[in-house]
Amino acid sequence: MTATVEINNVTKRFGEVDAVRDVSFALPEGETIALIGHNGAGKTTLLKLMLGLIRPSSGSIRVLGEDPAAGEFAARRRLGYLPENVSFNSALTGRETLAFYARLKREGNGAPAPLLERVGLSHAADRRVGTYSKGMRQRLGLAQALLGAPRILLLDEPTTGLDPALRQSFYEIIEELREQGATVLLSSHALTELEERAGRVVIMNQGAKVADGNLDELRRIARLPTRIRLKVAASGIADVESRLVPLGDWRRVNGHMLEIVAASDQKIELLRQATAEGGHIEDVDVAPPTLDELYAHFLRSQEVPR
Ligand SMILES: Nc1ncnc2c1ncn2[C@@H]1O[C@H](COP(=O)(O)OP(=O)(O)OP(=O)(O)O)[C@@H](O)[C@H]1O
Repeated sequence: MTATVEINNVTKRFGEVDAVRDVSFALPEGETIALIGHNGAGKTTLLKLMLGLIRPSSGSIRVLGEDPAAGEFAARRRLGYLPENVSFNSALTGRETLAFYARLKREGNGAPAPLLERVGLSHAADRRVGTYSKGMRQRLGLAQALLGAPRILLLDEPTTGLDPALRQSFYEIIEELREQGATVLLSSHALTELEERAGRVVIMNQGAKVADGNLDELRRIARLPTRIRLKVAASGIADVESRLVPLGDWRRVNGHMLEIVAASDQKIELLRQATAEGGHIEDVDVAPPTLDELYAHFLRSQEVPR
């Protein structure tokens, strides 16, 4: 694994506040990582540290092998950043805005057109940004972050203001970049949509990292139960219940539905018992703990699995 970002024992203090407290992690190439946490957890501070906009109070950071807070941070051109609140000069057109950022990144004049096309803004390229909807401004922000084929994308709440169709095309663009080897770090509160998209999740709480791993790892560590719903023929529900009685936690949802709450190492045995000499089970729905539930668990327990 080649790490594009390495954060070692980093603390960032603002006066009395430890915005980030002794945090370490490495981000590899070709991975999408979700950075999640309540308001004030330290997510934006971590992004700013990676961008070199602020310096750590202690600890060290390497981005593409360099110190981002050093005077000559050549790797900056290979970093794409979408801030939480994008604001552009409303008098410029989309094309002019992107041309301005392209010059800052020393990209050629040819850069804006394909990016505007990619984020679906070609039709509005020559309209002033002041006339753009929130979703259009957000897409222009993404186009700006994509300038220069970045090896690292730092995206702060990137899907705010995007409707479901735009969210989908946003994630398709991100996935393409990831497949080409980019590191994509998404800071977000939108846990449900991240669940399917992030290969790895870093959970922050009050400046500290409280969990770090892929969903399967976090589920294993959290040991939260899986919910199994069985649709049972009405004539067989009593029989299935009698088989479940010795096995643990279950409840009847309605006349033809039972819900079993199973520890992850128990679920296969429970299913086997419930469906033995079957005929009664018409459907099975297995719901492992969601990212929402894992997040709540780690905030409560403050475990550090890595
Ligand atoms: N420049 C600053 N001066 C003083 N305190 C700061 C500064 N920047 C951040 N903080 C404090 O550091 C803590 C972490 O803030 P940060 O913006 O990193 O959180 P966040 O996780 O990004 O929150 P949100 O989800 O609200 O964006 C907060 O308590 C915040 O008030």
